[in-house]
Amino acid sequence: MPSFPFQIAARDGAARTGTLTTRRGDIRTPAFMPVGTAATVKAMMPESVAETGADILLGNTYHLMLRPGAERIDRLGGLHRFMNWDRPILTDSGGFQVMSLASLRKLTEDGVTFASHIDGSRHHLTPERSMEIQRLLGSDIVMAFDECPALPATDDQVAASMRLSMRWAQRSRDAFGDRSGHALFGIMQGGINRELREESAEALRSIGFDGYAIGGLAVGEGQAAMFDVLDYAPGLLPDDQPRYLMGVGKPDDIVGAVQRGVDMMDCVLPSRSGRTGQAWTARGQVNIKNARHADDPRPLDESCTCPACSRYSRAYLHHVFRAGEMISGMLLTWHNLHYYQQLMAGLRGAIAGARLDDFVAVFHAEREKGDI
Ligand SMILES: Nc1cc(CSc2ncc[nH]2)c2nc(N)[nH]c(=O)c2c1
Ligand SMILES: [Zn+2]
Repeated sequence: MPSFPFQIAARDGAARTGTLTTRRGDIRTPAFMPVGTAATVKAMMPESVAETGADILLGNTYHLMLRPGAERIDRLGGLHRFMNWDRPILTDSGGFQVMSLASLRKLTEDGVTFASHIDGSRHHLTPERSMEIQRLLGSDIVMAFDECPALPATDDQVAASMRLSMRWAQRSRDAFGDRSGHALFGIMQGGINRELREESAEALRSIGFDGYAIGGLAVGEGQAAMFDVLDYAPGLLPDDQPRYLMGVGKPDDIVGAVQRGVDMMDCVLPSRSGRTGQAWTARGQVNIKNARHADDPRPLDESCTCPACSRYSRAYLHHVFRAGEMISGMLLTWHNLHYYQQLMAGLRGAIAGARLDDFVAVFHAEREKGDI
């Protein structure tokens, strides 16, 4: 019995819809996972995140090991109690954030040493330490410790990096042990090289995981190159287990990834862009700070039922952003996360109803209408 039963209820082409059952609740797939980097989805109360329809959120090994510390969170009862979120949490394994945030980094076969971006303190992260930190946090879905090569990279560099990640995947599996009720996901690497992606998928399958992530994408390759990889990469992974595409993405990235067989995604975009005044709607993006909204009494999105759209005008949202009021980021983050979850619910329903192609056609047509 897998530690996390994944039941696929319906398929439409390569797309699937189903349920990933965890001891802290069910995850409806395809799923979008909001990012709660430092034990909070920024500008949101956890109850509000749940109200948007999120079944699971993400935490970050890198940030939490630096502040407040994994042992401290463990002493305080674990990450769920600490941040008042009792549904599933997936934590990233830390290597990706080290390479993108830390300084004075040194990468060896054993792991990575780095200086904290917060206070410059020195740290050493290995597959074994990453598994221990994610255990201390109480994460429901643990990510293997991997290395995501920065672009541009030659095929040789991508191959060497992927093979290191596969050795780290084995060490992650060995260190994770057999923790029932908790899942360990492997992470496929290999850049945009099909042979390397096939080698990585084969290595992960032979180690054996509870789910499989597609890493090494959404790192600047562009949507066309990402979709070219997604045209074959999900199919290299076990058909009956969850597929998680890391760090994706804009609404049209998500739709294209779901069409190609991805079950889970995460991205800081809806929350981060919400704090800067960027609203995502069915008609496309609205920058609420634009002067044209100053006297507009209409809601941001007439069809949206979120608090920002049902209780406030564009003029108000424009004002509080221009005035730098805290409520501005709260309202637009809430709207964006609500919109993302509505999109996921629409995709799940369309797949269940064997009408995904129609859903996607309407999705793109709406964005062409403009005048938002
Ligand atoms: N694009 C991208 C994004 C992330 C961060 S996903 C995330 N962590 C915390 C929030 N969200 C990745 N993480 C890992 N471990 N490996 C990757 O290849 C990778 C690629
Ligand atoms: Zn709204």
